[in-house]
Amino acid sequence: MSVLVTGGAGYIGSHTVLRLCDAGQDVVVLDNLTTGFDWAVDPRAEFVQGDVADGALTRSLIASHGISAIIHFAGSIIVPESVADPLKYYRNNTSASRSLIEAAVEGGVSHFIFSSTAAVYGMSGLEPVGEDAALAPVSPYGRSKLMTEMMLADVAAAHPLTYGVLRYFNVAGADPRGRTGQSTAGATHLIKVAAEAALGKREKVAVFGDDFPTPDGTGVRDYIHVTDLADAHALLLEHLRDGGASTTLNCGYGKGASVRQVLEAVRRVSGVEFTIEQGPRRAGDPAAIVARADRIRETLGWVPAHDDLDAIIASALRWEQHLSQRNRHG
Ligand SMILES: NC(=O)c1ccc[n+]([C@@H]2O[C@H](COP(=O)([O-])OP(=O)(O)OC[C@H]3O[C@@H](n4cnc5c(N)ncnc54)[C@H](O)[C@@H]3O)[C@@H](O)[C@H]2O)c1
Ligand SMILES: O=c1ccn([C@@H]2O[C@H](COP(=O)(O)OP(=O)(O)O[C@H]3O[C@H](CO)[C@@H](O)[C@H](O)[C@H]3O)[C@@H](O)[C@H]2O)c(=O)[nH]1
Repeated sequence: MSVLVTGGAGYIGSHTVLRLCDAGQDVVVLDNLTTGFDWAVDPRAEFVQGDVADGALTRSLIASHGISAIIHFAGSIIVPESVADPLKYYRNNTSASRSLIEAAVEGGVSHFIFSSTAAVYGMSGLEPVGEDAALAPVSPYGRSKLMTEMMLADVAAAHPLTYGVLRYFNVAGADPRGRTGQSTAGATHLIKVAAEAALGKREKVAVFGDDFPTPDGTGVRDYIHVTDLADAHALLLEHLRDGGASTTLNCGYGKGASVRQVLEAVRRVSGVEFTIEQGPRRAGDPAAIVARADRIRETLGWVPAHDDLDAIIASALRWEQHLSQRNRHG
């Protein structure tokens, strides 16, 4: 009944590993530490440093640890980078996932949970987007993830494996108990960037575009607290283990916040008037993307506990302070 968590040393993976270990599960983490940190892995889990594309390694881990389920977070995650270097994304998100899915099938793994993204929807607009909406990703990142979704559906139709695809909207915040958080060096995510500015680690924050068809002209996103997202993974695993059908679920709260609103909230919560500068649009950015979020509640009984932008920001700021202290003390 062990669970293999790929990318468990990363931001969302490390929160989910905590959640699984808190529930007493046996967890094996596989991570190559390109963007993750070994110290972020809960010591109750076993950590293996390696690449998900290494079929010999994943086959041997599945066999030696009796892996019955895989939660696959490992991947490359930056939308504009995928526009500049698409082959990196097709290699690390699509091709590496293919290799892992093959090892799962060969090893008789029963359940597979995959980290997908709201970016599969493309230009959905301000109306909340449901799971059955047209899939038209506008970035190589979104396409690299959609291809993996399609592979999983085909594989599950041909082999005895059930899967869950979770399409995350914009993930932010940190473990309320301060055990882990977003630690990525050179992060590009808005709330992380703004938290760094509030703590004086950056001089300013640029607003990427103010001419989008949104109420204040800046990009609108549906920000979800990482701890609620970790809960969704635990519930989905339970659903699949209880014989539940394969499913694809949006992970968001169903409401949007604009870049301006987020930056104002970070200023208010931190009490720091960091500099905000207007800049041009960034490549690959849709104007708005907000989840229709009823299916996940109905399927999993998921009830978010942290659905509040100020609380998300406060936890991100607390983690950013923790990182500063950590760096000061080596
Ligand atoms: N952060 C978000 O807002 C967001 C939104 C939608 C989807 N996602 C998806 O969630 C997943 C996790 O994202 P995150 O924000 O935690 O990013 P992250 O960069 O913190 O975590 C990714 C982890 O995967 C590891 N990794 C990358 N390639 C690997 C490989 N080939 N083999 C082994 N390990 C590898 C990295 O070292 C890192 O620890 C990704 O698949 C991402 O696409 C994230
Ligand atoms: O310094 C910054 C950083 C971001 N933004 C804007 O803020 C919004 C959010 O951007 P960001 O935090 O970089 O997230 P996204 O580009 O929306 O992508 C995230 O959210 C997607 C789901 O919606 C995931 O698939 C991706 O992995 C994840 O990086 C966008 O409008 C950006 O243009 C700025 O204006 N300035």
